Amino acid sequence: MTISLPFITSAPGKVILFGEHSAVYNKPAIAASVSSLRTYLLISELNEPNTIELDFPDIEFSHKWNTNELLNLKPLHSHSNDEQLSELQKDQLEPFLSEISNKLHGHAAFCFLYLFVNICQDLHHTALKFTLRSTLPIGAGLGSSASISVALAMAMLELQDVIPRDKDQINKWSYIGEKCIHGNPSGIDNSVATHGGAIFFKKGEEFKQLRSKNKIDLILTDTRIPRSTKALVANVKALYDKEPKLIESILESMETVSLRGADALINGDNETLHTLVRINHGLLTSLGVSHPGLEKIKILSDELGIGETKLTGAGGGGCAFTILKAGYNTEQVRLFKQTLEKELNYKTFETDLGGIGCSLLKSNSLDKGMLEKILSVFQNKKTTSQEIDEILLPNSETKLPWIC
Ligand SMILES: Nc1ncnc2c1ncn2[C@@H]1O[C@H](COP(=O)(O)OP(=O)(O)OP(=O)(O)O)[C@@H](O)[C@H]1O
Ligand SMILES: C[C@@](O)(CCO)CC(=O)[O-]
Ligand SMILES: [Mg+2]
Repeated sequence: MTISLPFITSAPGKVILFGEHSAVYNKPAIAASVSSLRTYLLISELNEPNTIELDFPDIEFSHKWNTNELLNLKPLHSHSNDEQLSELQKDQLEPFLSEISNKLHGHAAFCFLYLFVNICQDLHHTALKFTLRSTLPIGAGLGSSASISVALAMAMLELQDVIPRDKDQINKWSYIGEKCIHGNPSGIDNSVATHGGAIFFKKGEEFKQLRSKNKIDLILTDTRIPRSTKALVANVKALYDKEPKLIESILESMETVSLRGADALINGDNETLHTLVRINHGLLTSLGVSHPGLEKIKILSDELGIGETKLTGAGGGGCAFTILKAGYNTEQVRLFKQTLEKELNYKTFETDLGGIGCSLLKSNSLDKGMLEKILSVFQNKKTTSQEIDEILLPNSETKLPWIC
């Protein structure tokens, strides 16, 4: 039975604990979802026949396409060749993207169109609006691209009546969406955004869920320095091509870090965890993916002696996390956050790791008043992250019936 409109999908961001960049080279890596920072996607009926509208206010982007023109395109993506996007498909989509000159907009629209043309071939609704709001910082290393890919893939599979709901399918398609945004992703971000929890990931293999013995106390800091994952991944590739032997040995060290990291998490070996965070950051710095703005966080945490800091995600700006050592001094931690926020204009987050992955909210499971409240979150472009959280965050007081 076709899902009734409107409905909402959601997917979390993530923190990579160990192994960003090396993950692209088939080395193992560890990531955990940050389920309190999420993307929410509303799919609603549009009052304009034969039109598909994208409304992405977080990046100030909206666009409309003619549904028939899109549905007339052939789905050309072949999963048997899933290492590559289809060049023919890209060519077909080119005219639909030609008016969009902003890169941020272009990547998001390409991801949307590529998934739409390949997933939504038998649409019951031909006038649809996709409104997206995220509480994640965009392009900051916390997997904003993967969370939008997962939310889009989940929504499109619902529109197609793919029953039973299958997370592996969502993951597979969101990986394609990530390729549209990143160029050459490992697949770690979409896997953890789809499945949630913490995962031990190796490209080309089944990932494993990982259970940490202890709760990890960490502070996430966003430098607000913009960067693009696609560009950073390409820089590392250029370095690899220039110095393959040297870079391979760094990647092998990163492999050892991730393997030791998995053991340390499972066994609750905090001391080793701290050492590995320091080593992994140093290795990433040697690949050229740190930034003076990230080093400032590391220097401050070292000076205050509160724990170890490592960039997370693609680096080059964006976020770092600091894992706090046992018995840390709360006054020093307060000073750490205050200095970062007041003197450097960074944003700090205290967040739990793990928690649910992608999820679905059906309108027929909501009363009228609640549905109206939710719709107003999407309609009002000025809604703050806090207001979004108050209503939509799974486990918030509204206790919405999210289906995982
Ligand atoms: N809320 C959003 N609305 C629209 N597009 C978004 C949103 N969040 C992310 N995007 C898309 O994802 C791109 C950013 O992805 P990118 O991979 O560079 O950063 P990230 O995923 O946040 O970090 P990392 O990949 O290191 O975890 C943006 O250029 C935009 O196209
Ligand atoms: C830099 C990278 O390793 C992590 C980005 O979050 C890229 C990827 O694995 O897709
Ligand atoms: Mg990304």
